[in-house]
Amino acid sequence: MSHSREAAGSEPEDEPALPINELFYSLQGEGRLAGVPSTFVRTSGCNLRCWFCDSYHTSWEPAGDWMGIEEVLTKIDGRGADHVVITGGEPLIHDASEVLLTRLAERGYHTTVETNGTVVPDAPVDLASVSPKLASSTPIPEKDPKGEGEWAERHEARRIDLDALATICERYDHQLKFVVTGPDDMSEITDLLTRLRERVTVRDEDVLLMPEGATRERLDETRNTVADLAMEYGFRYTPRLHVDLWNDAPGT
Ligand SMILES: C[S@@+](CC[C@H](N)C(=O)[O-])C[C@H]1O[C@@H](n2cnc3c(N)ncnc32)[C@H](O)[C@@H]1O
Ligand SMILES: Nc1nc2[nH]cc(C(=O)O)c2c(=O)[nH]1
Ligand code: SF4
Ligand SMILES: [Mg+2]
Repeated sequence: MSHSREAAGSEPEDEPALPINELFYSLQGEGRLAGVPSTFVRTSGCNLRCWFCDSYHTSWEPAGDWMGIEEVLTKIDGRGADHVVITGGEPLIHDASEVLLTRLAERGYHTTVETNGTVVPDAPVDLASVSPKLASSTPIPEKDPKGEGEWAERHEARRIDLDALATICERYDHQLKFVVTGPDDMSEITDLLTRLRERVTVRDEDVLLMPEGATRERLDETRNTVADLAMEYGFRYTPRLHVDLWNDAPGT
């Protein structure tokens, strides 16, 4: 697989494996299931580079260790939660995420996949938690956390794949969770929904506005504006409970 450089050690050849950045137990902080105790599996590596990415060590500087699927399952079983959240980075760039999802379904877990919506999974998923990336996420030179905008063009070209989004919404119970930086993001959201709704049903209650902010300090600046926008447009607001509770601590 082409992502082996993104994790320490080498990819095992004898069983499906994932580059794991962290595996932890927390409360689901975002979306329809906010507040539900869940085990999180965070894979490393992403096909996008949002300037605001709150998981820098899965995207801008991917880090993690390869772990066989059996070992991941053992760790998940050990946590004792019914709900499992597969996230990243972008978990669906790894074929082994599909193996993990299949095995989790066989064991009776409820699975949520946190995805940017550019890759269609071929596996059982209970909730596709899709966060399509808006123009305001693009790492232009002034916002690039690492370089001087080297990723802007690739990010811009990849961030919306309407076919992939429509297929995910058609196949899976879904929520569309937009990261909102301010009122200027809204026309892009409504335009995207118009195009998507020509192909598939997306209910307003499954459209969520989430304030941009990896820290409490930043959320203090964004959350009320985003709450007002949710009321104005009739979409749902989602908090970032984990940031309210634990700020930007790893493993939360
Ligand atoms: C780190 S991403 C991993 C999953 C996938 N790559 C994606 O973007 O959906 C997990 C969630 O955090 C959101 N996110 C990342 N950085 C954020 C920030 N600074 N403020 C608000 N949400 C953020 C993403 O939009 C996504 O919903
Ligand atoms: N508590 C908590 N809830 C989350 N929901 C989605 C997360 C993610 O990073 O995908 C996340 C996370 O990182 N922590
Ligand atoms: S798509 Fe997700 S993981 Fe990738 S850079 Fe954006 S927020 Fe981070
Ligand atoms: Mg997170």
